Amino acid sequence: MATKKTLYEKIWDQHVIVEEQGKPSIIYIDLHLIHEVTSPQAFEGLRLAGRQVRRPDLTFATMDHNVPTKDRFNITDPISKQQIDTLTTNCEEFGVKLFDLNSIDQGVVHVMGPELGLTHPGKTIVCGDSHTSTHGAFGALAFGIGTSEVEHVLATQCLQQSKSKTMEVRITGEMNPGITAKDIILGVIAKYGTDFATGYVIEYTGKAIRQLSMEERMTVCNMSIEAGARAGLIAPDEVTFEYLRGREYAPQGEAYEQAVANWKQLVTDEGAEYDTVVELDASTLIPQVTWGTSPGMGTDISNVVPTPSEFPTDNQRKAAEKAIEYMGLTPGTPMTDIPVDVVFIGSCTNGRIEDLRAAAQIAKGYKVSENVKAMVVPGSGRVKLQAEKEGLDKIFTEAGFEWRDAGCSMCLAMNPDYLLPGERCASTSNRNFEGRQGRDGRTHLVSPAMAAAAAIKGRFTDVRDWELKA
Ligand SMILES: CC(C)[C@H](C(=O)O)[C@@H](O)C(=O)O
Ligand code: SF4
Repeated sequence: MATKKTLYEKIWDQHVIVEEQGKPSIIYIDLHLIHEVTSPQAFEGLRLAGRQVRRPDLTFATMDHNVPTKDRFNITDPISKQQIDTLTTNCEEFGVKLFDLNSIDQGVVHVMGPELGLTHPGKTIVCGDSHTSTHGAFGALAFGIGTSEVEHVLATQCLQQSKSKTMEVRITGEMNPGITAKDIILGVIAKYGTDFATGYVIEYTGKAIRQLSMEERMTVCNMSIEAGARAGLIAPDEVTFEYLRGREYAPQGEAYEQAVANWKQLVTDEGAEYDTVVELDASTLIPQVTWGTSPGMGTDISNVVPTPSEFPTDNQRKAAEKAIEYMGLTPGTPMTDIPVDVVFIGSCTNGRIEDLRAAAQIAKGYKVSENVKAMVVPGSGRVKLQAEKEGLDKIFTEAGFEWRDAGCSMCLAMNPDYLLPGERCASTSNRNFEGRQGRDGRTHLVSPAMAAAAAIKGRFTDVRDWELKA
C-alpha cells in the first residue's frame, strides 16, 4: 500500500525537482506574485545578469503597500513613487502582467490573487511578502520569500527550500453567533503563542474550519505567519471549488471539471501522521481583542487588561509590562472601557467583501462616535466595486466612515495613512507591533464587526450584544 501522506507532503512531492540528504531541496513554483516593495532589487539583479523572467506567464504583479487610498495617483512620498514607477517599468521591460492603479484588479496582492482565480489547490505559490500564507486557504502551498529569492524565482521558476515539519491545528466545535474567523486565529495565537508553529507548515482541520467560507479561511491562513508557521493550509472542498468556478484565471469548462477531480485528491490521507497536533474548541470562543504589541497578546472582550505579575515566566512578565506601558493601558481595566481614536477596516486579513458586509451590518443606521476617525479600505478595486453595488459604501459614509480606494493603507505606515503618536486604533489587520501603524501608534487587532462597533461606541464593545438596525 502507498504510504499515507499529509496534504503538505502531497504538494511537496509533486513539486520537488532535486532532493539531496542534508541539503535544501529545489522545488518548482507554479505562481509568483509580485508587489512594488520587494521586487525592485530582484529585477535589477536580472538586468545586471542579462537574464529574462523564466515564466512571465506564471508571474503577476500589483501595487499595494505604497498606494495612497485617497487621491491614489498623487504619490507625494519620493520613495513610494519610485517603487511604484519602478514596478511599472520592470513589468513592461520583462513582460510581466501588472494590475496597476488604472486596473480594477489592483489591490492588496493576497486579495487580488484569489479573487482573479490565480490561486488554485495544489499550487506552490510564492511572493516577497510574509502574508502569502493567505493563499493556503485553497490548499495551495503558499509562503513568503525574501528579495534574493524573488530574483531566483524570476530567473528560474524554482526555489531552494527545506522541507517543513507538519502540524495539525484542529478547530473543533462550532462558532457561536458573533464569533468570526478572525476570533479563531486570534484565539489560537493567544492560546499557543506567536512561535508555536515555527518550523512547521500548519494544516487547519476540524468542523469549524469546514464550515468557513473561502474568505473566512483566508483570514485564518493569513495569520499563520503570526504563529511562526512557514505556511498554513486548508484542504480544498466544495466550498473551494465553488469559489473558483468561473473566475478569470481558473480553468474553464471541461478543464475545470478535470481540475476539480485532481483537487479532490488534495487531502491528508486517513491515518497519515502530523509531527504535532494542537486543538481549539471554537464553541468556547468569545470575540477577541489584543491588548499588547504582539498578535499573541490577546484576550476575550469580556476580560480585563492582564496584570503582568500573573504571567508564568519572567520573560512573559517583562514582555507584558513593556507592552502595557507602550499601549498606555492599566492592568485590570475592562477591555470594554478602552477608548479608541481611530478605526481601520481593511488589509489582506479582513479587506474582502464578506468583511465589509460584516462591518456594514453593524454600522447600518448608526453614527461613528465623534471622537473617532474611522475608515474602510477595500482590499481590491473589485471588492470596492462589489461593495458599491451592494450599497455598503452608503452605509459606511452615512455612518461617518471614510470610504477609500484599495491598498494596504493603515495596516502598515508605508503610505499617507498612519497613526499619530499615542493614537489608539481598532484594526482588522494582522500585526500590532510597536510603531506598525505609525510611530508610537497603538494597535488593537479585532474582527471587522468588532472594529465597526468600536467606531460607533468610541470604545471596544462586545458585538454579541449589538442591536442591529434594519
Ligand atoms: C512590505 C512587506 C515585505 C511586508 C511583509 O512581508 O509582510 C508587509 O506586507 C507586512 O505586512 O509587513
Ligand atoms: S495588507 Fe498589511 S499585512 Fe497585508 S500585505 Fe499589505 S501590509 Fe502586509
